[in-house]
Amino acid sequence: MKITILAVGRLKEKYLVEGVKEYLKRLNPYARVEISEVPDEPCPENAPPAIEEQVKQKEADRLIKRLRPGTFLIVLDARGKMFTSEELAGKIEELALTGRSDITFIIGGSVGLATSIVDRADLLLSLSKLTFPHQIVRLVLLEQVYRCFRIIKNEPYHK
Ligand SMILES: C[S@@+](CC[C@H](N)C(=O)[O-])C[C@H]1O[C@@H](n2cnc3c(N)ncnc32)[C@H](O)[C@@H]1O
Repeated sequence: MKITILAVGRLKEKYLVEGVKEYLKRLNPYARVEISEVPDEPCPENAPPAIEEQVKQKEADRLIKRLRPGTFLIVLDARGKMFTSEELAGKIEELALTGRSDITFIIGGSVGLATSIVDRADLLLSLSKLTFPHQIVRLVLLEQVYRCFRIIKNEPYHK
C-alpha cells in the first residue's frame, strides 16, 4: 500500500520532526509512506476573509498539482466524519481489498483548506471536533495510521 501525507507547510518543531521520523520508521514494514510538503502562502495576522481565501486557493493549487490520478483522497478537516481507530482500520483494509491501495491524506495550513480541496475528497476525516495546529495533526495522523495497520494485522498495541 502507498500512503502519501500531503501537507501545507514545513514541519519546524524539533520534537514533532522526531516524532514523525519515529512513526515513519514504525510504518516501514506495513506500507510505503511518504510525506510531501507544499509551501505555505504568507498570510498576515487578522487578514480579512477575502485574503485568507486567496491564500487557501494558492495553497490548493499547489496541492492539486501533487495529486496522483486515481489516488483515494482523504482530506483532514475538523468538520469531517469521525471514526474510531477500528473503523478507520476497516476503511483502510477495505480500500486495500478493493484495489484502492494508493491513499493520499491532505492536511491544510494555518488558515485551513479551500473548498476546491474539500470538494475533491473521497472522505473528509475529522480527528476530533477540536482544532489542532497542522503540525500536530501530522504526528497524530501518522500514529493513527500506524495503529490501523497494527489492528489490521491483529498485532498487539496499546488499547
Ligand atoms: C490550524 S488547522 C486550520 C484551521 C482553520 N481555521 C479551518 O477551519 O480549517 C490546519 C489544518 O489541520 C487539520 N486539522 C486541524 N484540526 C483537525 C481535526 N480536528 N481533524 C482533522 N483535521 C484537523 C486540517 O487539515 C486543517 O486544515
